[in-house]
Amino acid sequence: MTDATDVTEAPGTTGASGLGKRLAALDACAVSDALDTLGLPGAVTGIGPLWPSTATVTGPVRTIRVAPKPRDGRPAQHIGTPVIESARPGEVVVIDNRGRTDVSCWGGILTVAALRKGIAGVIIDGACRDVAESHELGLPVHGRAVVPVSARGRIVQEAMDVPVTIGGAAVDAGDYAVADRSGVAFVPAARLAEVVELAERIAEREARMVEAVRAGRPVTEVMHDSKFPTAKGES
Ligand SMILES: O=C([O-])CC(=O)C(=O)O
Ligand SMILES: [Mg+2]
Repeated sequence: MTDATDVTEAPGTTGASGLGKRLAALDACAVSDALDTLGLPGAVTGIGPLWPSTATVTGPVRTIRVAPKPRDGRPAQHIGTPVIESARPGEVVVIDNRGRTDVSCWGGILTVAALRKGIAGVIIDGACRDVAESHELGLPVHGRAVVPVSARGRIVQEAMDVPVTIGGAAVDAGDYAVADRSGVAFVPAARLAEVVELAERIAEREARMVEAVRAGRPVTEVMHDSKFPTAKGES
C-alpha cells in the first residue's frame, strides 16, 4: 500500500499552454500551499467570490491600476473598457483599487463585453456592482464587496498591463491567477512550472490522505505535521 505521504512526480505537459491546462485542474489551496513551500507570496486575504460561483478561474492576468477621476471635467474612457477590447480568450482581469469598497470597479455592461471576448473572470482589490447580472451570465467576479455606486465620474483606469498590488501581493501582467471559493492566489509567470509541479504533488498527497482517512486510519496520524516535510515551521 502506498503511504499517504509519498510524493511522486506527476507526468504532464510543460509548455506554456500545457502548464495553463494543468493549473486549471488545480485549486487555490493547492497553489497557495505550493507558494508557501517555495517561500513565495501570492495568496491574498479578504478577496472572495462576489456571487456563489463554483468555478475555479485560472489564467494569465491583465492588470488595471485605478486612480480617482481627474477634476478637469473631461470625459474619460470607462474603467476596464480598454483591457476588455484588447483581451484574449482565457485571460483574467485584475483590478487594483487599493481595497476601496465605496465605489464599484465593475458592472453588468462590462460583464457582457468581457464574456464576448472570452474573459475567464475578474479579480478586484475593491468592489463591484450589478452582481446579479454577472451571476446570471456566469462571469465569476472576486472582490472585497458589492456596492451600487458607479465608477463613472469617480475612478478611471490610470494604467493597464502594469505591476499592481492585490491584497498585498505584487502581480504583473502575464502572471497567473487561481480564484475559487477558497479565495485567490497569484503565480509569477517565471515560477509557473515550479508551482504547478509542486501543487500537483501536494494535491496528489492530499488525495491519498483522504483515502487513508476513509480507510479508517486515525486523522491524528494522517494529518500530523511530520507528514508534511515541507510544512512551515519544520526545520
Ligand atoms: O457604471 C459602472 O460603474 C459600470 C456599470 O454599471 C456596468 O458596467 O454596467
Ligand atoms: Mg451597470
